[in-house]
Amino acid sequence: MVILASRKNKLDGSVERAVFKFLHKLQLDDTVPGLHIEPMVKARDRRARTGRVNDQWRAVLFKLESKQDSHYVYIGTFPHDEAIRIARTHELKMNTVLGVPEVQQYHDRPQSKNAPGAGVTWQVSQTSSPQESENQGPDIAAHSTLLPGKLAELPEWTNQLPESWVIGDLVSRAGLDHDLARKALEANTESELNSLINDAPEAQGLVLLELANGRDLDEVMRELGLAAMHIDVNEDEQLIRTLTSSSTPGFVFVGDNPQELKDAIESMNIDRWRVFLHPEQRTYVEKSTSGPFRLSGGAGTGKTVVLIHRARHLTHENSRTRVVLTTFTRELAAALQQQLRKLDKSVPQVELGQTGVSVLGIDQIAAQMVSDASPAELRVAVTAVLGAGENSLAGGRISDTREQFEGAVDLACPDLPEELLHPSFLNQEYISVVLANGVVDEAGYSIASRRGRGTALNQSSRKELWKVFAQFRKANLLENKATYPEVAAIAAKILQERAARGEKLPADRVLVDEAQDLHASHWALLRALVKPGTDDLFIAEDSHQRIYGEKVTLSRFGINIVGRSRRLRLNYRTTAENLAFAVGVLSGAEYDDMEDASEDTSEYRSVRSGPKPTLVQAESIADEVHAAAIHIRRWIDEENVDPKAIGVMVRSNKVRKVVSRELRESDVLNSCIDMSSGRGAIDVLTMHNAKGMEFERAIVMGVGSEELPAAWMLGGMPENEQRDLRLRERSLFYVAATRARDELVVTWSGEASEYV
Ligand SMILES: Nc1ncnc2c1ncn2[C@@H]1O[C@H](COP(=O)(O)OP(=O)(O)OP(=O)(O)O)[C@@H](O)[C@H]1O
Repeated sequence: MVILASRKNKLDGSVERAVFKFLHKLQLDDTVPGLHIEPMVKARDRRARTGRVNDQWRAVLFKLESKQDSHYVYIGTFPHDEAIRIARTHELKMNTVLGVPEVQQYHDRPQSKNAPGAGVTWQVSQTSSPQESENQGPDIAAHSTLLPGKLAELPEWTNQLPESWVIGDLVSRAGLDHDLARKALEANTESELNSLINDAPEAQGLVLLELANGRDLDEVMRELGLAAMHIDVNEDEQLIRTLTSSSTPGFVFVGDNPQELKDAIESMNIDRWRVFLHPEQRTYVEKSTSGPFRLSGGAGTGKTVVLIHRARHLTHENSRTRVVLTTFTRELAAALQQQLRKLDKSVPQVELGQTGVSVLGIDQIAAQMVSDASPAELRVAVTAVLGAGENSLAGGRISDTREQFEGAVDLACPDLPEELLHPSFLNQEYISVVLANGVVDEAGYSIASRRGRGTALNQSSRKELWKVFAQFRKANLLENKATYPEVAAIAAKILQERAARGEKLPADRVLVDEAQDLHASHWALLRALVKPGTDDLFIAEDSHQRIYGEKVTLSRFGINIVGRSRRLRLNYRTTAENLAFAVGVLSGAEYDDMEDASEDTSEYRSVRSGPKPTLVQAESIADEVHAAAIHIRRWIDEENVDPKAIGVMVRSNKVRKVVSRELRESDVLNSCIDMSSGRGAIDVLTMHNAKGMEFERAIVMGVGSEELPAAWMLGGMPENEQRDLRLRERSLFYVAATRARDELVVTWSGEASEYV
């Protein structure tokens, strides 16, 4: 039986393949002579072994014996001499304070280098970086006209350990090694601390991270599922028991299963999320809930990872379960399908209503319900939602309602101020009030709940507005067209009618990603998709990332969370420096979650460190593109970054086209990558389309005061709607800034956006 310990050193492909062959043979029979499982003389741990992977490489293992079997804990593969040294100097032991096994090293290690501290690098011109000026050739001098600007204020990190801890306590109560405890107390910057956490055994690192951020030890231990443990008479048996349970931080039990072994080896290098879940993530993967459950968490905290694992877990738990995994768009759904396949190819990905997991965009679900409905069902539902059953929906969907509402206003001639006739206001009112309340006539609209809508309306305004909505519906009926929210509301109605007749619903468990962006009709559909009860709805959301529509309150749709709501705080994507910047973008604004409680970011943290975000103030978009090109060139030439791992984000499609073209034509880039094809080798996309994605290096461009918030959208809107739009625009910048894994560059021309 084989157990793999988490390791960070990367091996090249051929060595990885040899490691797999070696460990697979070991899984089958540890007595095969070719394995050369050798005990160590003068080893710190009598159980240490090395094994022959090939001529140059040796695996380091610990052999644990139980009455029935031998177990091997594999800790890595190293060149021959280094492997011997590691095997002699390491020990596998139980950390009795935390109740987890650990691999410990017993000799002086070179201290890891600390990455730079949190903050922002202020770049006043491209020539300010010596690396850049050496590498860019003559073109740079012609563009050295960028202007200086203000430095963004970032929240200061303070190490909260020294306030309430001394070394002895950290060792005896928090389970830290003496040396780690000492260094942690001395850490002055977040990146110093992160570097210690990265080198520490997994559980110690997780505890240290929380304590240094001021959390309570008992609470942390509870959350991480850690508890003190006494050493049994037979320590090997005890280690085997713990290591073969699924949830030991830093270890993965692959037993004698070759596929699990292969997956685990692969995921050590990339996609560690496939095997190494944070204990809290694992809790939410496996947790059974008595009703709808809401998992919130900042960008990059692994909400999607939890959903993917949970989908698999639910099908393993009961192979006859019909799981629906859904999200805001079909593109995001396609990414979820891919991730689920990557996690486990054996999980059946199926059509809606079948046993297995159906991964679909929420509007795809709506479309399918409508197209599968009988003509009679459809007519009843259309009548209930639109007030008349004649609309066959065969004329297609209206994705942008702007023109339709403008046309309806022209024909209805309502006696209302301009701002109440703004297409965005009308669209939101139609979705959140008319459709959400099933309004089909003026009388219904006059008494419909407008809870959550900012702008107040008196009765006469409602009367006038209804004229517009009635005209809107009439015009759509002529063409047999419907909007996506209308179709979702119709789909919900079809399912509600089926449930009332006692018919089977298409799902047993529903998992929802990017839930903050769903609108009222989506929620009605989700509620109707599954019978209320155990594990019915599992909702992942981040209110700070709401970039579409209006905030909804779930209880309005019969989705009562009450006490079933938790938050992930540890960011796996973004470095501490980028996270500090992104969280700074949100500061000064108030956000509410889906239960109307206020959202905050104070507990978000990251264990990764990297360079400070670079802010570039330019004179024109051409200068911004030039600055971007210089960074891209440096990443590709000096840091070997794959162009596909670089993302450039802008606010509007218009600017996207300009930036794409200028990057394609950039002298700085043309000799280092092929920018000639299509949109070019570097992905340039709108901030909206960047949702759910991530890039090793990201450049957010055009963050000027006119672009964010988008001045062209604010004009003529009622004040309350403007407030909400500003919040969404801020969130949009937050979404864009949190796409960067390692390095973030932000550029603008003229005056910076207030969010910078
Ligand atoms: N336990 C883990 N170990 C290693 N990496 C992880 C873990 N959990 C998540 N990640 C990585 O962190 C990144 C963010 O994860 P994920 O997309 O699930 O976060 P999210 O909360 O859904 O983010 P967003 O809200 O921005 O969409 C991904 O690269 C993912 O692989």
